[in-house]
Amino acid sequence: MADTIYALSSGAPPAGIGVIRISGPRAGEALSLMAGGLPPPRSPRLRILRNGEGDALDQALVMWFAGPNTATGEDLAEIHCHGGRAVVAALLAALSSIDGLREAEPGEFTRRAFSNGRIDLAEAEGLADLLSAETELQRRGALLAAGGDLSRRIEGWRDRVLGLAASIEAVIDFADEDDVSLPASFSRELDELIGEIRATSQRPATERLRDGIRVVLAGPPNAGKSSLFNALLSDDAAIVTSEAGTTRDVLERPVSIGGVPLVLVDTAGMRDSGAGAIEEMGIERARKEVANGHIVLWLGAPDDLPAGAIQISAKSDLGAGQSEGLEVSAVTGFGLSELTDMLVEKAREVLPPVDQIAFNRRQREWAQTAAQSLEVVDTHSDLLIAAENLRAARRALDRLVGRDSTEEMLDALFGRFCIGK
Ligand SMILES: Nc1nc2c(ncn2[C@@H]2O[C@H](COP(=O)(O)OP(=O)(O)OP(=O)(O)O)[C@@H](O)[C@H]2O)c(=O)[nH]1
Ligand SMILES: [K+]
Ligand SMILES: [Mg+2]
Repeated sequence: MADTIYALSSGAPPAGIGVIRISGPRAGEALSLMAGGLPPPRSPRLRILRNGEGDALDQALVMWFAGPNTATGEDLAEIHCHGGRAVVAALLAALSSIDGLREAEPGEFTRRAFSNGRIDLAEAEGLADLLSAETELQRRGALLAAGGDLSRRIEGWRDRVLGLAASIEAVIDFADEDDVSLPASFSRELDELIGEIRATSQRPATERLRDGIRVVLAGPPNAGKSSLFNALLSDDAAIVTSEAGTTRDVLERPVSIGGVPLVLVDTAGMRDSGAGAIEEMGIERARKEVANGHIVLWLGAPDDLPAGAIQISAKSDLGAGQSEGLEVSAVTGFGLSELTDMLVEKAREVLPPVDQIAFNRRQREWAQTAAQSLEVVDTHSDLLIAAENLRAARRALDRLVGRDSTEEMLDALFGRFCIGK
């Protein structure tokens, strides 16, 4: 018999209310012990909750859901209590003293939902992204996966693969009867399916949305990189001085601009000579960031503009900047709104679209494997081989939504969740 688990599923107390969830075979018994009986299924009831000694702990809304049609697929109880620290602590202590109950591990409720087939892996991954979403775009992108849109699309592809496989198998099974042949639409349907899978795989991976677009500020010493970094963040995160070589390390800060998740990256000023050993190491790191940045803002001379970087003419208030590039001043704020508009526009170009489904890297690999198997389906040669390739495509799509996922993979995914989720 599975353990019965419980945890505070709402945020850290003190809070207005606290939500405690209990899932597993003894959930009903536990709620009944504390509330003096079970409420009718799926109907909230106000009850006095007591511990084993009969002390009243809180008056709370309690709910009871009998498995398997519940969020976790198991018997599930919820207590909506007052969110004070002592209230929550007393209720959790009372639960811990009930036989067969233990505190849930991070993500364990969701993991049970997955094991019991209530959600698939793509939905669980979407849920992890949704819980960590800090910006509007992240929320919208994650919701498509968490809400099952992605899974339904994969399920649709899988059905189409099965349909194609059935056509081939019919021809194989009735090989001696002349009039059985593949439907005329077979290759068109196959091509359409490959086209859809390829098109979705070509969209940027959802990790980009989750991790943010890296915007690297680079240029020679004293160009005003750290000042611009601070101005974009509206925070004095980086040290600014008039001394060349102030910034040595890479400094990064996430920021949401226009709902778009960006990671601003300040770097050491690049110069060819005169830098000490520490600054040299900083310059080396700066070069790496320039190479890896999704967007690079170059505050140096146009002649040195790194490939793909955007020319910025900093310190525009001094009037001495180069004439080329977007003029900005960290001191007066001139040009900053143009700069942020441009960053949002460029970032959206390299982010996955949030109104269409997109894959994370793991999902994309399986989708590409499926597409590759479909691309070698050749109905003009051995049909047994064609059938095997369709089976391989179906298996890859199964992997994509987490049929036969490994324990390590599940540990890694559900470890991203917090306790109570
Ligand atoms: N007038 C004016 N001064 C600025 C502006 N931005 C930066 N400065 C000044 O320029 C000097 C260097 O600024 P930083 O932001 O430290 O430049 P940096 O590129 O980060 O320098 P390093 O980290 O040493 O490479 C400081 O004295 C700043 O106050 C600006 O927009 N206008
Ligand atoms: K400086
Ligand atoms: Mg600096």
